[in-house]
Amino acid sequence: AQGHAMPPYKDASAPVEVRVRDLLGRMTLREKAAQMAQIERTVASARALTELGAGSVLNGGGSAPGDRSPACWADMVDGMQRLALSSRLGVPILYGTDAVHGHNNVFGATVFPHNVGLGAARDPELLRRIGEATALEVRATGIQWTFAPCVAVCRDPRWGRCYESYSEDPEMVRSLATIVTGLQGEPPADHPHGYPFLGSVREKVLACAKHFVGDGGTDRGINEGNTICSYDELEDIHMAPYLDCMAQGVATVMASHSKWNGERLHSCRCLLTDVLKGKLGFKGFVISDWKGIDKICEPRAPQGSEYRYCIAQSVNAGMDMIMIPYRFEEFLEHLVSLVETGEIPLSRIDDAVERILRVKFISGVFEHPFSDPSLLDIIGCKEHRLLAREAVRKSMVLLKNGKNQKEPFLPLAKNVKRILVTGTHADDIGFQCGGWTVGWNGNSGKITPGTSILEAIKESVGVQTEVVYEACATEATIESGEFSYAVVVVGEVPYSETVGDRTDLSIPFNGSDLITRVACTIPTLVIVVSGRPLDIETQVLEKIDALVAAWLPGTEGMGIADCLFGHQDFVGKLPVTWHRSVDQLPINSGDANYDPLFPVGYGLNMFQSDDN
Ligand SMILES: O=[N+]([O-])c1ccc(O[C@@H]2O[C@@H](CO)[C@H](O)[C@H](S[C@@H]3O[C@H](CO)[C@@H](O)[C@H](O)[C@H]3O)[C@@H]2O)cc1
Repeated sequence: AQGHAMPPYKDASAPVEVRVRDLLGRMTLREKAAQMAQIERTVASARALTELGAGSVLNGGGSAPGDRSPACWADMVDGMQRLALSSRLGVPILYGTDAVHGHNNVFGATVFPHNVGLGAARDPELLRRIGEATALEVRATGIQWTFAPCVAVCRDPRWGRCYESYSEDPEMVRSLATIVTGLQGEPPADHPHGYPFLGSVREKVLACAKHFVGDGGTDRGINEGNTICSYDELEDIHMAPYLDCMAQGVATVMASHSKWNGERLHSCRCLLTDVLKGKLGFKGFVISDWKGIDKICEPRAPQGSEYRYCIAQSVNAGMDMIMIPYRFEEFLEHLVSLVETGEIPLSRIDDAVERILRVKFISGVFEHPFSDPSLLDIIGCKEHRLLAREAVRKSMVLLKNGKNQKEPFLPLAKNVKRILVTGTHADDIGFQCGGWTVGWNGNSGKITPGTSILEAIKESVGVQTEVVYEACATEATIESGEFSYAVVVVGEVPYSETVGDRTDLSIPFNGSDLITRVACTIPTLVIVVSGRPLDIETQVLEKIDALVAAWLPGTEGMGIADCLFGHQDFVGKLPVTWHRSVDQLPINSGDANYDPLFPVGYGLNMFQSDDN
């Protein structure tokens, strides 16, 4: 009987650290090195998962199986897990995905407002509930891990990832780290600081605080650029939110592509090891960003060259898992060789694999490696859509309400004869979801089930009210008269990352011209759908009757109508400075001579026409 005793690492009743040490002791160097590899789903083969034992699989933004249905996702992840469990030691994979505003890669999932809108809502409890709902929808597809929350503190709206940041104010970002508890569950009061936590293998997922550190502070907002500041500024502005994520037991941290005073985070031993693991005491694991180590040799050598050097620099700096995602076997050969030659100490490999195994054991994936089909119906369910609608409503910021103090323009009248709705963003689910939705860069049109702003307005007005809609109102329509008011919905087309870096923040598609043409004739509310503040010229602001910042609200457009028609009041406040001109950028609250169009914290309610 002794000969068949269960090995401690397979004994769910054994302490996690006992299971970690036992399994680590059984692994070959090659198996250890493979555990440190995360590969993209399109190359997750039997050879990679069973023969070589890659530790993790991800889908890049927009990379999806079959018809992107929930069942298709669950089948894919379960299939990969079966391959991993057939490896020599049967170590299950962790599958990671960017569920950054709901399970946004999955068709039919609830798509919540992007982080900038949640920053406007300023509601930590709401964030926790969004985390809970997101965790359930991610789990329903068999996935155990999301690369969220992004806790970037965006200091310049020219950054293409501005909308992934809750706020320019680190204290606001810190307060919204409660999403970690929603995603992972609430750790007990005596949970050891810095140690990873997962509350329920059925309903919770591992979180990933990203991108460590200073991703939102780069010079001129250039994505993956250089954050130039003192260590104290780095700590006070950009590192602070990681303390709150760690206090909630965040299981993983993703390194930033960016540099700090010229040093790449992906090979910065000081910040990855001495600070994050040493001073802050992080006990989960650090994962690189996508091909992040391939950039370590730049600008001296082209991205992707000197791969062996890049691996050595990053792993020795403290990187535990590498989001490769395609060069797995090359990575494996180099890493094994680097240890055999002593360029990477075996102790560093053991530390990385110990951290990875620790997260796997606390995640419950050894005991529950497969999806739970009973959860599938929870994806896009009514309860989650109502939660998203609440989030949309709370994220709306009312910036102008009436041309004078005595006559608020909102709430809009419901039972009027005729209204005009126009603008590129009035009837486009894809536009209102923004980037990281179905596609990596997002798309336009009916990309997933949801309610457009136009549909929400039609749903809200009286049956007698005629709603005239034109994406770009013609002069003939505008002059046709008898409109009680117009709603002009303009904004940005979806984008992500560097694709979204802009130095020109004017309203696209000549949005200002459309606004002016309509507002000259008809009392006009303007709604801006964007990932960041856009230029609102003084003469345009003077011409219009009301202005609402809707950010990137996601699928539940009814949340906007809830405010417009007075069902609930506006509560949103600006999480980022609304500049007068791009010439002012960067401009942040606390700057000397701070003179924005609207300051951080600005936001009217329905019964105010000025913020005094
Ligand atoms: O065609 N091009 O020019 C192009 C350029 C860059 C690309 O780069 C890649 O595109 C995306 C889609 O494949 C990938 O998801 C990542 S994004 C990255 O990776 C993580 C996992 O998704 C996220 O959690 C991080 O937050 C994020 O920074 C990468 O940037 C792809 C294509």
